[in-house]
Amino acid sequence: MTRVAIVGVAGRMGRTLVSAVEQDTGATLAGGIVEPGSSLAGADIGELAGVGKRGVKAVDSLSAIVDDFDVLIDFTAPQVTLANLAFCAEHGKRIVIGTTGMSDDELAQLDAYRGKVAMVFAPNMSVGVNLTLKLLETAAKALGDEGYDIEIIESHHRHKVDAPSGTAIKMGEVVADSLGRTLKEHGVFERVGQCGPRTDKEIGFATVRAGDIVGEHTVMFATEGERIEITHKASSRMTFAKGAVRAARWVADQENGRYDMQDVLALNE
Ligand SMILES: NC(=O)C1=CN([C@@H]2O[C@H](COP(=O)(O)OP(=O)(O)OC[C@H]3O[C@@H](n4cnc5c(N)ncnc54)[C@H](OP(=O)(O)O)[C@@H]3O)[C@@H](O)[C@H]2O)C=CC1
Ligand SMILES: O=C(O)C1=N[C@H](C(=O)O)C[C@H](O)C1
Repeated sequence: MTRVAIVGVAGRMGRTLVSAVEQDTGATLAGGIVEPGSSLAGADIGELAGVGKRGVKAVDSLSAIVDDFDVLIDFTAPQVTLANLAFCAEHGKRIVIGTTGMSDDELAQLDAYRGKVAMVFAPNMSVGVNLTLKLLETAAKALGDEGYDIEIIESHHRHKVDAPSGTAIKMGEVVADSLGRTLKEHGVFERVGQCGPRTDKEIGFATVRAGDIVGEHTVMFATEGERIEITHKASSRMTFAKGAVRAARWVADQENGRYDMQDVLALNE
């Protein structure tokens, strides 16, 4: 049985993760962490999640539950995640990271831990999105050099703080890699005013933020006379949470290293 602790347990994903861990027969709820000094410290995490008392109290520091868990699941914010990663490396814990919006520098800091801790890091934990990444590789190889323009459109709820979404960036990277391009050179993240016509090889990104949209991503391959759109729509955060719990069970048995959901789902084999 994998003992799982959840950081950001009062957040949108944190609350969903409480239910997902409970529903998984191979994982058990070992702790929940809220922000230091939060008035929610001491609250029952089942009650925070809206599923009723579970007898596990939220704490506001990882040290308070260091002996209670095997794997930490972290869906918070870049700087918080990096601090938790350091804690896990120091204390021999595994970690599943869903946090998005890291800068290049923060990504480099995260990557430096690949030899010191077993981590799964993925911008999207749903099975559907990870299969979609495979479809995109195939589509890009077949179409990208045949005069098809590639555009990525993502939509999320009004509370999301980073853009484009981590998933959209990952989709762009998969398409770019398949075509020998890079997002540094070919990604176009803003078009405004007299920006001129698009160039052949650019990969464009567009962002929508509205209401309670859980997460939608479309990659468009468009040419004269036709277009193909590959779309994934999440209608519940449970799809990400279930993936994260699956990753927690998987990473519990892994050597130190940086893994992603393609590894967890064996989509690379
Ligand atoms: N990989 C994936 O599949 C998915 C990734 N995400 C990503 O997960 C992240 C979180 O998303 P979401 O749940 O919607 O965001 P929320 O803002 O709802 O949740 C984040 C939580 O982290 C808490 N937090 C902040 N600092 C700390 C700290 N030092 N210690 C403990 N908890 C802390 C916040 O508390 P407070 O509110 O008090 O600040 C908040 O409750 C985002 O980066 C998002 O993009 C989201 C869905 C799926
Ligand atoms: O913030 C969210 O909600 C989500 N974030 C992830 C991302 O940035 O890709 C994944 C999912 O789409 C929901």
